[in-house]
Amino acid sequence: MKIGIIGVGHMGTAIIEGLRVNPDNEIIAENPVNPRVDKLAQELGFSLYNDINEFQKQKPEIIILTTPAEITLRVANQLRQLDSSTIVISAAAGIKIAEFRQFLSHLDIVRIIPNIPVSVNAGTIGLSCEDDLDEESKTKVINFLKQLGDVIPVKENDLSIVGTIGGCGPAFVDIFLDALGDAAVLNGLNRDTANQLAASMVEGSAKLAYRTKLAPALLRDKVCSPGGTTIQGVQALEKNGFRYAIMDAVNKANKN
Ligand SMILES: NC(=O)C1=CN([C@@H]2O[C@H](COP(=O)(O)OP(=O)(O)OC[C@H]3O[C@@H](n4cnc5c(N)ncnc54)[C@H](OP(=O)(O)O)[C@@H]3O)[C@@H](O)[C@H]2O)C=CC1
Ligand SMILES: O=C(O)[C@@H]1CCC=N1
Repeated sequence: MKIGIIGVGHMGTAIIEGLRVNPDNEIIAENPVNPRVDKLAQELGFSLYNDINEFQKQKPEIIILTTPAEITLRVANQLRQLDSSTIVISAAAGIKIAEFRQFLSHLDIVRIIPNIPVSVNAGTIGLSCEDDLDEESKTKVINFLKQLGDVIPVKENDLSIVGTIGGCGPAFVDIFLDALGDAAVLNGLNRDTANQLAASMVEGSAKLAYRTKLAPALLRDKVCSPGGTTIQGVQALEKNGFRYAIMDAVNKANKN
């Protein structure tokens, strides 16, 4: 399938990295002239266009918009050459499907909020589409995106909070990983081992929660031996407002 990515920044690159492992994907991309992106095109093996009209002429089946949110409508307004065989997927946070409809009345439009782990095909992708999107297009988009990770369809009103947890969440987890690594180094471990240890532990804990669907509080109870060491650490987290800090971070990010 021919896939077009508009905007090869952090998210565009992560999506290309995730898609390139499937040889059936032919990836083309568009970005203003930028030596960083020229180099990426060489390294990752995608065709790069610096002109939106030349890009459109290639008729990708699916286009993903990963341009800065504030200019995404302006970019979408330039996609008038496309016919209805192209499905447009926008990853721009906060831009509603109705806003795209002003320019792109003839195309199927889907909104997603992906996250950076799509680069290793372990993404979390919140997805919304219009109620009248036909089942064939919806199935096509969902099956396509499943290459990149978990796809979670939600109503557009819920996409903001889904995107805050799924899309912003990796940054919060990265801060947790960094702090765990620092704590391990403080206790004498070398940095590489510390980072591997933290990532492995978080991956395993998440896998267990995901697979068993057990409430995190029940999983935590399995770790806290009576009178043991973990509950002492839990008490320190409570004293320092760990859970409040996380809920506050999500709320702050979700207000924007
Ligand atoms: N980063 C993330 O984790 C997530 C991001 N998103 C969404 O993805 C989008 C991009 O975010 P992010 O990747 O972080 O941002 P970046 O700034 O890293 O990437 C934006 C890219 O768009 C390019 N660009 C700028 N203007 C144009 C234009 N007119 N036409 C084509 N490309 C253009 C930039 O090029 P240049 O550098 O040459 O200026 C850059 O490569 C945003 O809408 C954001 O809401 C959604 C979920 C998660
Ligand atoms: O920080 C942002 O605005 C984007 C949206 C979700 C993750 N990154």
